Amino acid sequence: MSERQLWERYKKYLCGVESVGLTLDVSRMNFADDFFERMRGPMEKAFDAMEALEKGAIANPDEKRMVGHYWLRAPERAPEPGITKEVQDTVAAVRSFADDVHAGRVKPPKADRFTRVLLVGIGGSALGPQLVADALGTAADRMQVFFFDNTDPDGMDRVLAQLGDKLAETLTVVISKSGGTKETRNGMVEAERAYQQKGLDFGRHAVAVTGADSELDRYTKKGNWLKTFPMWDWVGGRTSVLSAVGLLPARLQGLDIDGMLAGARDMDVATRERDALRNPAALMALMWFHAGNGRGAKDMVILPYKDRLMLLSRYLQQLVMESLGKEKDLDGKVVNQGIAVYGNKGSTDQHAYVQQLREGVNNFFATFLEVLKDRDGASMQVEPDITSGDYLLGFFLGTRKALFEKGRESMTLTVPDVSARTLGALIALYERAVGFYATLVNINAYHQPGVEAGKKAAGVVLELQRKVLAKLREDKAKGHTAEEMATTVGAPDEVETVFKVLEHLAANTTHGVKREPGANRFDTRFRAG
Ligand SMILES: O=P(O)(O)OC[C@H]1O[C@](O)(CO)[C@@H](O)[C@@H]1O
Repeated sequence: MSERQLWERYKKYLCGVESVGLTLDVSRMNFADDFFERMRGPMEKAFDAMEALEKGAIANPDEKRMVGHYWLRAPERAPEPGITKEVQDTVAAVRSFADDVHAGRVKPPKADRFTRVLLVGIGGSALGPQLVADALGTAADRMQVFFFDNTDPDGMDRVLAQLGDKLAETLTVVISKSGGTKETRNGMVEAERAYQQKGLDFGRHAVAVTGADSELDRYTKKGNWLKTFPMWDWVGGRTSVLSAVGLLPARLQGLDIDGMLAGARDMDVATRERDALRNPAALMALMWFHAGNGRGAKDMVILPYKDRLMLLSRYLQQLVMESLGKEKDLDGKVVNQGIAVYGNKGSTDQHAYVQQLREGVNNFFATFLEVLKDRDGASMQVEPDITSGDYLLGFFLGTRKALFEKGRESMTLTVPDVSARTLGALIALYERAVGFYATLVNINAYHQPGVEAGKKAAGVVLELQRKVLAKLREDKAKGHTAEEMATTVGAPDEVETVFKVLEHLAANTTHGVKREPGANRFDTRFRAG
């Protein structure tokens, strides 16, 4: 296709949302001329399903739940007045709590003000807040935000070291919809101990966002925490960033949550349009379908040409992969659906994996994210008549062209800037595209049965560790090899797990387990010291 033909295709298919200044260009996707006609029926079904979802249908049949993230930015559209009120009350509570914190009306016992936020959460209870904090944060933020988003002890130590003496001015926000996620529980317990070690009362420094009467909710009551904000079963973790999960940390940081909500609301209005060519979420879902043949055959590479959007691919990884990566379809047929998502930021990626994108295996489609505004204010010229931002544009257009020349497909999303409004709009755009795509491939986008298997298996490992430790203590004088130990604790087939547990125990001082090298690695004897 010549550049001229591409230009004509660009003009023909460009889809824009005036209210947020966003455009989606699909001209470099090689769909056939009759593609949209062929997809008209399936897309009608997707629009119907979305309409029913927004009206409160049980759109998550396996968990028998409504799916209501769209009501978070348009509470008046919720199917029950009680939900409308809860959403409105929660946004008001977030605002007034953050205002109280900023004004020092809610203050730490041993300092004048809270100046830091430590957010403890994982998955949807961290990824959205991390994206928002990084995309919109500035040196002028009201509070600085830190994260515990894993059960990695060293990761937590590193954050605590950064906080240092400022822990006395730190408000910890524990976020867990279920209130029972172990990584988050561990982060909370570790944070609590860090406060205690500094003679600080954790409850006076802590708030939670969680479901009513969850394990976490009960813990907050026992510990007399400052406040608890609600999470509802009709909001999924990966679509919760515009609930208290994302709004509370954002408002504490001093960010424009009204702008985020308004951007999402505007995008929702635009993506209710039933003409797929004028609806960027429908168009995007159709492009995903086209690229991967409705089977996820191609990976989604997210290439934002803006440092502030670097975490977008991590955020989308959960939104897309946890939603679409499903073994069975809605009829119970094994389909193994999904779309793999990865990416970092342009033009940095040019110096990392773009080599493979252009010349290696053609198993992806790219989504370029172009941001028109370079920075606040004018730029210096790094060469006559050329700025750093001009280079960024040059590299984006150059890479896109180079990929196209080699038959690599791409879409381009263009936004005027990285602001609360555009970020809210981008989030809403992808949420709805995921919903549409799920109907196109007939799967439930709103559950995550696959995650449970790993959680259960981890529980079995920890149970085994308890037995191993008990046995080591009982047989203090006598060391055990992994083989002996596995048999002794009645799990001979789990010998590899036992071996890994013993190696880990001996590598750390906590449990006092020592290793005595044998003739080879597997003859190593482990003993309680
Ligand atoms: O908010 P919670 O309940 O702690 O869950 C955290 C994350 O864990 C998951 O359930 C997956 O295990 C995600 O869907 C969710 O975002």
